[in-house]
Amino acid sequence: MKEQIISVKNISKQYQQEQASGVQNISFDINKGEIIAIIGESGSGKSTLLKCIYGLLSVDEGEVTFNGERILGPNEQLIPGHKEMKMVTQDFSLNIYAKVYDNIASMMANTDVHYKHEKTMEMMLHLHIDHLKDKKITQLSGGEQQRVAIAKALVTNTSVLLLDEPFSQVDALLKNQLRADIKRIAAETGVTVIMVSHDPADGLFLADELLILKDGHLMQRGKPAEIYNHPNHIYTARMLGNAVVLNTDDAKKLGLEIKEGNAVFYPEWVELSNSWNSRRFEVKDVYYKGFYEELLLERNGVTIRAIQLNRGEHKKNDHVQANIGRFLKL
Ligand SMILES: Nc1ncnc2c1ncn2[C@@H]1O[C@H](COP(=O)(O)OP(=O)(O)OP(=O)(O)O)[C@@H](O)[C@H]1O
Repeated sequence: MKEQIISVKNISKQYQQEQASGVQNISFDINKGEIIAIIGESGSGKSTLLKCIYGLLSVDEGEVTFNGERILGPNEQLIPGHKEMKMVTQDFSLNIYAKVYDNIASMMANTDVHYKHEKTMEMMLHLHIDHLKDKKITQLSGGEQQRVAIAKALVTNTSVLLLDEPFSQVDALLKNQLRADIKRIAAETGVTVIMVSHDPADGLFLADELLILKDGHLMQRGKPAEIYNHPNHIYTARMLGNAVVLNTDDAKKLGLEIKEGNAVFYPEWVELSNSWNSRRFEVKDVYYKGFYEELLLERNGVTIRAIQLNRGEHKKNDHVQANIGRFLKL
C-alpha cells in the first residue's frame, strides 16, 4: 500500500509584483519512499516549488502538508525548514576544514556518544565514503563531497531528502554514478527524494514520478516512460527527447494526416526501411553521436531527424527510404 507523505494543494507563490514569476496553482501528492524529479527549463519555478515544500518560502495561496500537518512558512517559526526534511544545495554547505567523519557526526547531539559513532559509520558505509573518514573536505573530489553532503543530510533520521540540481557540478561519468547512488540509497534507506533538475536525463533515469514545469505551471505529471511516450505538450517532447515538430502544412508534405496543430515525433520513431509506406528522403547531414548516428533528412523542403544505429551506412547527399512510424498530434 502506498503511503502519502507530502501533499501540495493548489499552491501559488508570486515574487513581489512580477506577474510571470514563481509558481501558480500547483497540486500533487508524494508517496513515501518515492523519487520525484521536478524538471523544467531555467526560470520555470523548480527551486521556488522546492522551497515552498521545505518551508523556506511562504505560499501566497494553498498549502503544503507533511503527514497531514501544514508546513509552516519562514515567518511562522524560528528556524525555517522542516525537521524531517533536509535540503542539499549545489554548494553542499560542508565545513571544509573539518574531516568527513566530523562533518557527519556534528549533525547529532552528544547525548549518546556510542549511537552517534555507530550512526556516522553506518551512513558512511551507505554512501561508500567510509575510506574517506579522516580526510578533510578540501581533499575530496566534487562527487565525494556530494556524498558527504547527502550522508550529513540523512544521518538525522531524515524522511525526505531535497536535492537542488544535484549533478550540476560533476562531469558526465560521475553523473551516471551519482544517479545510480541516489537510486540505491533511496531503496536502501526508504527515504523520499525530491529532486530539481534542468537535465531531463536525471528525471528519466531516476524518478518514479516526473513533474514537468513551465512558466510556473505544472504541465504534466506521471511515470517517466508515460510522459516520454505521451507528452501532452510540445515543450515536454522537445525537452525530454529533442522531438521533431512539424506544423500542419509541413506534416502534410510528408504524408502525415493532421487537420490542425503539429505533428510531433522523436527521431527514433523514424524507421529507415523499404516498407510500402516509406518515402524517399535526401540525407542532408550525418551527425556522429558515438554508438549511433543522427541523420538530417529532407523531403519536399521539410527537414526531419532520424536515429541510425548502424553507423557509416549513409553519407551526405545519399537517398534513403524512411517512414515516420508513429507521431503525436499536439
Ligand atoms: N527572489 C526572487 N525575486 C523575484 N523573482 C524571482 C525570485 N526568485 C525567482 N524569481 C523568478 O521566479 C521564476 C521562477 O524562478 P525559479 O528560481 O523557481 O526557477 P528555476 O526553474 O529553479 O530556475 P533555474 O533552473 O534557473 O534555477 C523566475 O521567473 C525567476 O526570475
